[in-house]
Amino acid sequence: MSTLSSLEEAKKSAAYRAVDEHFPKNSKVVGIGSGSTVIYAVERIGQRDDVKDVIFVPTGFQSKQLIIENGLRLGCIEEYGVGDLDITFDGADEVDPSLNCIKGGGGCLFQEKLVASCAKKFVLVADYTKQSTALGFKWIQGIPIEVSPLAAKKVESDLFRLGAKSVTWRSGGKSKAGPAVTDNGNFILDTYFGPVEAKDVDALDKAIKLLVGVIETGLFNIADIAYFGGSDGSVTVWNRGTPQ
Ligand SMILES: O=C(CO)[C@H](O)[C@H](O)COP(=O)(O)O
Repeated sequence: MSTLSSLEEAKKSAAYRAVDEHFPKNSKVVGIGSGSTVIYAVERIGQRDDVKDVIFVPTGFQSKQLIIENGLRLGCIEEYGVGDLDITFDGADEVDPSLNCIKGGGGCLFQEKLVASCAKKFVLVADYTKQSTALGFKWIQGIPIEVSPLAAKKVESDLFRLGAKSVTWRSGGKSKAGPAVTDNGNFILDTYFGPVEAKDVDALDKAIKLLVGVIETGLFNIADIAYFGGSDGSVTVWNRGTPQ
């Protein structure tokens, strides 16, 4: 009998199915995202017999460890440009029916967007709690925005001017006094604008990116397909361009 909770089973079924349906034959370079759902994607990839020569590019410390622990070949994003990765698998914090999503709950948004941007295909894996009608409807802790520590105060005031309802400096929690520090040495401002309609996601992303001091936002509109595991073991698939 499985000892996984129904939420973990949901993550696992989504990740396994996404890998089974999309891991490219004869792939050379594959991007690996971050978070708890991607763990199952890497587990499934590690079970394949055609990955010995494939290079896996991580999106931060956690995914680097995942790649190594699963006996896969580790690469680095510095070697690759747009279109050089065959595919990237990654998780998401909230996904709307147009396949816009919020990422960065685990603080890896910059490298996640970088690696996804270099891939020919970007596949999301998530549990059913991430399916949403509009970004910010369920993920109310705010869009993660990675900022240079030097500019955090300045960007915070910019974000309020852009219409943010709240800006929270992500904390290091009990294990680190002061702000959380990303794998790139930056801070994260979790910024809540209220629900964002799909048609407004791009404009908001661009407006935030223009602020001096912003490294990257957790708004992504580059996914090709999303797999959501259900609590009953079912998997729902959302495709780009197909009404959900
Ligand atoms: O963006 C991320 C990390 O920066 C993760 O992919 C996102 O938070 C989803 O994580 P999980 O699979 O644990 O729900």
